Amino acid sequence: MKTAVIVFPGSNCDRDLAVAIESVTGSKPEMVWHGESALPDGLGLIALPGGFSYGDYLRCGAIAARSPVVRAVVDAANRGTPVIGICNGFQVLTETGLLSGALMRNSGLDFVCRDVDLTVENSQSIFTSRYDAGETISIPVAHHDGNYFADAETLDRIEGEGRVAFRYAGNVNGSARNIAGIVNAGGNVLGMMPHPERKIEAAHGGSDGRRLFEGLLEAVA
Ligand SMILES: NC(=O)CC[C@H](N)C(=O)O
Repeated sequence: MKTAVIVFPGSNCDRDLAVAIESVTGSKPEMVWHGESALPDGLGLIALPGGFSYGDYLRCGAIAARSPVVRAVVDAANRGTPVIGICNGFQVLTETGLLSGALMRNSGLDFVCRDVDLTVENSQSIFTSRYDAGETISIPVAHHDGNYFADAETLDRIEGEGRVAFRYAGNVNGSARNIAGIVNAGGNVLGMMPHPERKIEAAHGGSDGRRLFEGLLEAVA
């Protein structure tokens, strides 16, 4: 599967994400710089990594969402290409409008960096097919703006349509309804604050993140 990882000034999880994708797909992703106006042809997956794009100036992800390459990412997503945004990548996806809601400052005003338990809410998506619905998995978080917000009507719609992928098993950052990750209405775009690429082998202390990439590979292939 041909894949791409988008790299912004300030991204710091791009290499980890590339290693995770390569270890599952067997081929290296193309690393695509934010200034590019076009993406490589035939991508089976576009991945937006974590980090501090543009120094988190203005709002996390706000400037990255307006970079040339992200216009091409939005077009590809609207044509159905699978897109995953992790942490800062999730923030970018909400800033583009591809995903509903916003990521605000953590309710405790601190940077939260630790393993958290997540409940898999929906195992029907292309991103979660290797998990069981209701299963608890452990994945690290590392963010200061992970407090998911949307108005009640939007939250009801997302939940009603089964678009909550992962929920924190407890209050991590003040997120509405403990939402940790959501998919878009088309089912091809996932945003999540926890970092599955940091839990793909025993040396990481667990491999609960690996199944996300394995399921995605299977679904896309
Ligand atoms: N690990 C990350 O991607 C962090 C995202 C963002 N800079 C925040 O702290 O909220």
